[in-house]
Amino acid sequence: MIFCFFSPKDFPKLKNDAFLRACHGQETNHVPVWCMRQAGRYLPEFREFRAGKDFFETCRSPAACCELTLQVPLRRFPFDAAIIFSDILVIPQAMGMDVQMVAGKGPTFPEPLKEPEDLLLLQPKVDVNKELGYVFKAITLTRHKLDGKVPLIGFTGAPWTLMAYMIEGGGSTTHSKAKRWLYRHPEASHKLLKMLTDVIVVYLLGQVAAGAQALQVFESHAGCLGPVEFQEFSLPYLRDIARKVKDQLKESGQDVPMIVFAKDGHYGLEDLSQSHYEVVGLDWTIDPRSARERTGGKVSLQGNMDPCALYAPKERISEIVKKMLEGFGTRGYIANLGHGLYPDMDPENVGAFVEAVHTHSRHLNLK
Ligand SMILES: Cc1c2[nH]c(c1CCC(=O)O)Cc1[nH]c(c(CCC(=O)O)c1C)Cc1[nH]c(c(CCC(=O)O)c1C)Cc1[nH]c(c(C)c1CCC(=O)O)C2
Repeated sequence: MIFCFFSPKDFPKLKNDAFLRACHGQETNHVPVWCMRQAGRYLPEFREFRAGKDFFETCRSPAACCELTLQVPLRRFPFDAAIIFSDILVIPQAMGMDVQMVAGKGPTFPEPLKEPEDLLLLQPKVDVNKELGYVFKAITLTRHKLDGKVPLIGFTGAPWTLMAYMIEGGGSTTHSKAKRWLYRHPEASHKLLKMLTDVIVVYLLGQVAAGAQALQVFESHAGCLGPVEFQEFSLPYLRDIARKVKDQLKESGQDVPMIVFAKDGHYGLEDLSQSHYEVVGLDWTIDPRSARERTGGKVSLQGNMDPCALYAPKERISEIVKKMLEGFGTRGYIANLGHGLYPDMDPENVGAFVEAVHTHSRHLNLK
């Protein structure tokens, strides 16, 4: 097995640090850009590689994860960062739950959590190295194979988003089963959120030890909470994760930027900008200038073109990108979409998006 020959040290020197500099609010020649779900089904080479293979089997193969991660920034587009191919639902699996990826349906838990007693079925002490060591191996291998071209981002789902999946048993429009817990079983909800937080902290630290150069926390289901529930059931755990990870990293003299992306959590923007994350990711419902005002220069911002704008002709994409860059400014900014790419998107238009970010931002920087 190839990855056995790679250890998490002596990594190749980083050649393009624009993404890391932007995370820290430092000047860059161009605005760095990457896309959520950049390794994905919109690419023919991705579909070909994934064909006939089980999704989570693929996630458990470091060589496969490495290949899928590298397909994008190394071979297709001049992205300024790579994100490791994996999934947020590997954590519920590590805690003892069965999760399958069902074609046409998405992630499915055959036995979701129903009542607070079901928490007893979860592993009380997760051995993260044993259960998720395959992700760490994938990160180490990929960081070596990237050869310093761009930095490698590790990631996790946030506690509320994972809790929602574990109770809903899959995707949902209302999240009413999971929200029922918040209103009916607040104590059990906090217990589960705390269990998840503990695993997530160890998991993120393991990713850094394996070679991740930045970390993104996905609170994809922030939008179904209101401001009050967000304050109680999401924000404290997001803060806890950043603080604990940073405290540990500081002890070993490491500085790894963290990004929080709370989709549709516009009501929480001020709070998120004061939650120990260097970068706040934004979905497309937030106006760039107002996001800058509301976050008061405390953080870098990432986002937020409507993914559907990629259905527009290339010239229109270029105009939309120019406006977005003018709104955010070129400093302390990482261009991205407001959520992941969809499978029917044209790779050529993704290329046009990347090129527009690089070209327009270089121009704006010369002004
Ligand atoms: C909610 C969530 C999941 N997974 C993830 C999130 C958070 C981000 C978000 O809000 O979208 C995170 C994720 N999933 C994947 C990545 C890899 C890195 C990247 O962004 O390129 C990342 C960062 C690969 C993947 N994860 C998945 C795919 C597509 C399935 C495949 O490759 O067969 C990929 C590339 C599957 C997945 N996994 C999940 C869903 C909803 C789906 C789509 C199901 C469907 O549309 O059928 C859970």
